[in-house]
Amino acid sequence: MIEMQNLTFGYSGGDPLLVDMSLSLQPGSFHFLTGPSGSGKTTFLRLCYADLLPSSGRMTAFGEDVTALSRDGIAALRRRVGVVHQDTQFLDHMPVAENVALPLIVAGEPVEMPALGDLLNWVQLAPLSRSLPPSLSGGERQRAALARAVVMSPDLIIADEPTGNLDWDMSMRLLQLLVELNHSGKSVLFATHDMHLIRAAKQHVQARVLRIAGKRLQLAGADL
Ligand SMILES: Nc1ncnc2c1ncn2[C@@H]1O[C@H](COP(=O)(O)OP(=O)(O)OP(=O)(O)O)[C@@H](O)[C@H]1O
Repeated sequence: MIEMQNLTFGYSGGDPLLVDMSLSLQPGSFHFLTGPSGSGKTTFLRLCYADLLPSSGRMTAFGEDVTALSRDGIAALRRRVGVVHQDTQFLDHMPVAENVALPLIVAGEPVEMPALGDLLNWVQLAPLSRSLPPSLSGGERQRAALARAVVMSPDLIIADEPTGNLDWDMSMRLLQLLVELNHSGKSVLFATHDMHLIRAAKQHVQARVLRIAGKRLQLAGADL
């Protein structure tokens, strides 16, 4: 679904931050993305959903060359990729349920109440569906962000350090939700520093580990 060949990226004409990256992200796969702080994980994820475009090299997303996408093409791509951002942002004056449904509302699609209720149940936020985002805990915010990321039924879910501020139990709960999504056929790309989490995940899902080191993307061996 995402194919990169010899991709290089640098911010606004500066020195390349990421060089010569090649990757084939298959449907139904689960990848962790790791690497030191500042190595370019968020940048790499932004390239994957065409929020940034490569400086050179070739990249296709769902068979389309990302550098040739029209505005509508980019919008269509974004609908197929659900993103959980590092810093979850919500509209604080809107209840959780409306925040989760927002991508549907923005896209002019109907909000089916039973489906939205099921989604909130799945992330165990149904009792808080009328609460306002500032009253949520860190784990509840991340679960709401995950629900919002999957409300459009994307094929690929990208999560950027979603467990960064969570304790172990809450991290495992979020991981379990991503594993369930993967078992239902979705591809998952999950950036994290947490090697304990990666080790724990490997008992539940067949995951590969991508690592950014020295500006390059490596597919790590099975010993991680
Ligand atoms: N919009 C931008 N313009 C210029 N430089 C940027 C921009 N965004 C990020 N950078 C720089 O690119 C480098 C990589 O940043 P990025 O956020 O991708 O790393 P990261 O691996 O996700 O880091 P962390 O683990 O700390 O979140 C950093 O040096 C950062 O300062």
